[in-house]
Amino acid sequence: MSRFAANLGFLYAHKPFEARFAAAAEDGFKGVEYASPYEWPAHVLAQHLQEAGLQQVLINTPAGGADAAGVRQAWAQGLRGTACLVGQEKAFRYGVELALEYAQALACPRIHVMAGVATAADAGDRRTWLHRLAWAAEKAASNSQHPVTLLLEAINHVDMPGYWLHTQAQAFAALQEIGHPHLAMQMDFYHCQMTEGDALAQWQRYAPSRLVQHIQIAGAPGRHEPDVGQLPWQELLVALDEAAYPGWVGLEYHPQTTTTAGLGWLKQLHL
Ligand SMILES: O=C(O)[C@@H](O)C(=O)CO
Ligand SMILES: [Mg+2]
Repeated sequence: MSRFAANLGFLYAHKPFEARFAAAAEDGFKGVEYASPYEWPAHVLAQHLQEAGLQQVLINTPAGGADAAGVRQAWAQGLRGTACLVGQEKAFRYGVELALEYAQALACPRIHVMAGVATAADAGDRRTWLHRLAWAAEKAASNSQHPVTLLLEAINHVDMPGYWLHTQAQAFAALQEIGHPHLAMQMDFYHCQMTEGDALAQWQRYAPSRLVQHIQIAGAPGRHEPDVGQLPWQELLVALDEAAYPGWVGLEYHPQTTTTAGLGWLKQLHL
């Protein structure tokens, strides 16, 4: 299980959040990820990690909000990040600084910087997005205690209509243009399969760049276990080995029954 991380926002969803750490450890996971740590004080989460013997491998920037109350309400208000939204400068900077504080407290080396959903009032702007990512990468670079890499994830428009960043090509072009060592790509094979239709080909296209520094997986369509649906999950895992991918694979799916019962696809790998 050494390369697989349990996404505690998706897995063990029938348990209270605090109980999901121990549940993941019992199933053999060594790493966990979840998008939003901001509902809990960082030291409480650090304690859960330590007690369960787990590493935090990924968090997201807040969905929005320019203060603590705004951050807590943002997801329910339909916000999905601020990086490309011209009118959200203050929220973007607040969110990056807050995420970096949490990353330090949780010794978490990766932060997914959410781009945002275009609206009639704020359609999003590429130059703004690139400029802000460069600013955030400099902030991450100056955070010296635990090095942090900021990640760009393309998200499909069936699950998140209007999401600014929805193709691997968009993410890759931005990374090449900015060219900052603290910026990299998060490839979610589920979104990739839904948008581009061939996650394996996309992986093979971008793997040589070594810019893919986090992966997530779910079956497509449906977003259940990887072995439910058309995702070529076995070929993908072999391809990760062939490319000597050194990072984590986050299990970001809705189990069909219980999380533990749905881990058969992973157990059959003898990991
Ligand atoms: O794929 C997803 O939905 C997540 O990885 C995410 O960060 C946005 O919620
Ligand atoms: Mg994802």
